[in-house]
Amino acid sequence: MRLAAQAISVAKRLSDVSLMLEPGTITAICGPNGAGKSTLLETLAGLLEPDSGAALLDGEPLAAMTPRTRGQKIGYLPQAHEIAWDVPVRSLVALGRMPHGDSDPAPVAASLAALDLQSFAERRAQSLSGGETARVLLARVLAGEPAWILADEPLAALDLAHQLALLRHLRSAAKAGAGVVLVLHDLALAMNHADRVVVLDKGRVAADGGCENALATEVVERVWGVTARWIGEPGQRALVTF
Ligand SMILES: Nc1ncnc2c1ncn2[C@@H]1O[C@H](COP(=O)(O)OP(=O)(O)OP(=O)(O)O)[C@@H](O)[C@H]1O
Repeated sequence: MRLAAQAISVAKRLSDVSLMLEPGTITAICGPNGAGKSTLLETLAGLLEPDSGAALLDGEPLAAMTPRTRGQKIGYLPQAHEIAWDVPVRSLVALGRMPHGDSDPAPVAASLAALDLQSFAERRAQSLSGGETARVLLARVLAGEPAWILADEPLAALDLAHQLALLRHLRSAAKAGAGVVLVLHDLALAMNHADRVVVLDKGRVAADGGCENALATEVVERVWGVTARWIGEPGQRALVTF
């Protein structure tokens, strides 16, 4: 099931963005503040309709699908981590089953386990810390077992151990055939964990490809205006800035 953005322009926030995203892989979207990363993710989730071009899932425009059909196929985690309902964590995570019209306990339990949330299952959702809240909202996305997982800065509030556990989980989801698209500010996480990086700058694609090329120091300097050098081996790189 391929997800594509075809020559998309969105309200002057994105211009001429064309991407074909492959299932079974992790794609990172990187770029400076205001570059259009969240706008692109919302467009790929079918939540923002482009002024020109189209977002397509297996060739079918997302705009032509019902929200329920879209929700069965695409799980979306927005950047703002807010919980409006003070319900138990397990009930909140079970809302991820809504597009399927069931409350199947197996995927709910699996996603609670994947995010290390079993001991929080009966806690009121609004009593959680920022990082715990972020994990609960991601568990809700995973409970829907979507073919595509689109997450805006899913790692930002997580401690190191939970970041790595989540990345391992997303890698196994990708190995099982899911498409994973993550907005990431941490370029080292993108470099070490993504298969492909799309760099946005001022609403346009500035680089797109394998991590070593798309995040080459020349790109980091041109797009972020920062002089930097990658050290370490592929897969274990760190970015040193000057
Ligand atoms: N609802 C909106 N109305 C008007 N402009 C908007 C709206 N949402 C975002 N923008 C603008 O569109 C541009 C892209 O925003 P977007 O949130 O996609 O950037 P981003 O790359 O995700 O940024 P950040 O790293 O700061 O989260 C920014 O200049 C932003 O100010």
